[in-house]
Amino acid sequence: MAMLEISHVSKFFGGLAANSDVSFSVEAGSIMGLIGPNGAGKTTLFNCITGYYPPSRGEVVFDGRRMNGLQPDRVCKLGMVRTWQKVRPLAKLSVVDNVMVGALARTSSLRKAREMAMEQLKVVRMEHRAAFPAGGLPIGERKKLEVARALATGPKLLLLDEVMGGLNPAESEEIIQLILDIKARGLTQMVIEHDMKAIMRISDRIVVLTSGEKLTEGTPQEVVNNQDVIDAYLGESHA
Ligand SMILES: Nc1ncnc2c1ncn2[C@@H]1O[C@H](COP(=O)(O)OP(=O)(O)OP(=O)(O)O)[C@@H](O)[C@H]1O
Repeated sequence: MAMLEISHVSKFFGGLAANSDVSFSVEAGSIMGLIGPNGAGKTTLFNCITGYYPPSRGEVVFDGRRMNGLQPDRVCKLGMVRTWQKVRPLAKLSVVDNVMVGALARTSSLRKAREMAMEQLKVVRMEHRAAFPAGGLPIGERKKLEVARALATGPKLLLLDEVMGGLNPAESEEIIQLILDIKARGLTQMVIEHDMKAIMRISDRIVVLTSGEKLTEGTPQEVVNNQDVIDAYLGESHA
């Protein structure tokens, strides 16, 4: 069953088509990788899916429900949440308080929100950091905090925007394991990532965007052997 169906989505900024007639679906419980060169429209598509931008054309259907026109907080309550490439935790608040902000999308009880936040800090292996001020965390832990905050909203579909960006190999490996753990818990995920080796390892399928359009879609093996992808994407990143 498709958890997410994107049909003919376009997003225009003035004369620029940041997304142009993009269609694909994401199966429940799977990981869909989203790749493409800088400026290909990946982040814009995440924004169209999660309500930060209304698509100019096309339709986003999540869990059988049309999402066009819904605001991000409503989308989040319905079970779809994204992380941000540039992580900006509430610096003066503790780590657990930051995660509670996510949990408060599900409950108005502070006690319950704290419990839910601690649960997600365990998932990202940061419970020992609960009382630490979020502003003092190194980048690797900021990224995990961002994932914990998103998980605390209780999503069915989690969209991760370059969660490995700026991390060292050991930190990236930890995130890969975390994404696979999240999959094992039954969540559906969409992942934007520039690291091809990582995206190949975690994705069930991959969509490739270039200049706002879908270039191709397939299994990691199909995508990596596709000559158009090699020319448009791998060619650039290995130049
Ligand atoms: N709010 C906006 N207003 C105008 N143009 C925008 C806006 N957001 C994105 N764009 C443009 O849309 C195009 C797609 O940008 P987008 O950030 O979605 O690409 P991306 O694939 O996520 O890139 P990157 O890999 O560098 O993060 C770019 O040309 C960008 O300059």
